[in-house]
Amino acid sequence: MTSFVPQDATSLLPNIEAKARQEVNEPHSAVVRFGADQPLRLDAGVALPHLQIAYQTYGEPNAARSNAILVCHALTGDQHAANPNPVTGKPGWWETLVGPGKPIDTERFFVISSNVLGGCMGTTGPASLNPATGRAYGLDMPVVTIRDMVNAQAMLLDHLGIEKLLCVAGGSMGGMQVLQWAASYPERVFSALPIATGARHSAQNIAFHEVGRQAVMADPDWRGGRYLAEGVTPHRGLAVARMAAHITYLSDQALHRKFGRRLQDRANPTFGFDADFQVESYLRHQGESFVQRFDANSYLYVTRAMDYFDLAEDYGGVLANAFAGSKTRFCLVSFTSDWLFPTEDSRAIVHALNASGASVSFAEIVSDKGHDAFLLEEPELFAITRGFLDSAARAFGLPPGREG
Ligand SMILES: CC(=O)SCCNC(=O)CCNC(=O)[C@H](O)C(C)(C)COP(=O)(O)OP(=O)(O)OC[C@H]1O[C@@H](n2cnc3c(N)ncnc32)[C@H](O)[C@@H]1OP(=O)(O)O
Ligand SMILES: N[C@@H](CCO)C(=O)O
Repeated sequence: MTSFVPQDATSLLPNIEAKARQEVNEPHSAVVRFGADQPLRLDAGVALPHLQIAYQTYGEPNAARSNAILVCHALTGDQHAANPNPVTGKPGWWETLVGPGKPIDTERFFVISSNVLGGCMGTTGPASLNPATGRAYGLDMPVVTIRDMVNAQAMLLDHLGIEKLLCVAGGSMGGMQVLQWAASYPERVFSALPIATGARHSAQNIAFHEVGRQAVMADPDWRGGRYLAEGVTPHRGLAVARMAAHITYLSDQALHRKFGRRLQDRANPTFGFDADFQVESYLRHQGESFVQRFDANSYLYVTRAMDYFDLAEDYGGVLANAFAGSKTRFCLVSFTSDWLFPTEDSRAIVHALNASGASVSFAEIVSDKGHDAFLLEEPELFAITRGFLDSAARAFGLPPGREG
């Protein structure tokens, strides 16, 4: 297992790089590099001759390497699913679900988590060094798609000697990757757990992303995407983008429950434009903390990848065709208060899977936490995940788990 080294980025992400360097001795952290002899062909019609993928693993592969689960992160996640994030110091994004004895039990399963193509935590993205110019790619990085991300992950699995995944799981953009895996590599996916996701990005969701991108690009420090070379960062635009996006990850009920109309550290309104309301202060905090961990150009690329996702389009406009003949076992999960990927989106996938004759179960979880409920304490999600994986593992020939 190689040690983690930061990506070949230039100076944009000093915070991220410095923290990543502290991680050199972290077990199960690694990068793999693919050279010009293994180019990644992209949907944009070009090939990436050099590709780096940063990943984490948890647990150990069994002798047959048949206990592997790939977990796919959402928009701004990274490989640190179940270990403290070296940049933020916060728990991994799925520590609720992944770990010893947890629903994705690392005492039983070998769990792989990688930073997506286009990301900024070690996998090749717009802040990476462009070997053709010796400078960061910036907007010279080809636009990437969910399928490109999945194809890069397939190269990682080949590198790790994993022929077939017991399961691929993820929420939101991670769920799109799950669906793409099942469509592109049905023979490599024994079971699939797409959560809070859809088979295509809706017009409303594209619209939200466009607002965020415009906020980034309107920041004078964005400099046409060349801010790295010019030694500045478009923090203000990126923070506004995150503030707007963050609202969509929650729900009206959740914001009401958390903040209502309460004022922030004051008894009366100021009759000015300071953060009078707690919810304003909260959003500002979310924006400010986000820019400490994320690259603005990466934000453009990953949002674009989600926008372009329309699985049916690649299969003659019929979603069921994407899963024709599939032997993969699916379990879909949605949340009642998710207005980014409402339950109808999951139902449409269930209908397509039924039409294609695939094995599918579906659960709609009652929650007021909104879209990002999949990242939070949701006992029903934990129970569904545990039960689905246990049944898949048995069917795949693995010995029973500790409760089996
Ligand atoms: C699948 C993936 O890959 S995801 C990877 C990306 N990670 C994320 O998106 C996680 C970031 N997102 C979040 O944290 C989302 O808010 C959620 C919905 C997932 C988490 O929700 P919760 O755990 O309930 O956290 P909550 O929304 O209350 O936010 C807590 C933060 O707000 C801050 N906060 C709360 N109230 C206020 C306030 N009035 N003023 C300022 N800050 C406030 C807290 O101090 C805390 O800050 P910290 O995170 O820096 O410690
Ligand atoms: N909050 C998620 C996006 C929506 O699930 C993230 O930042 O990755």
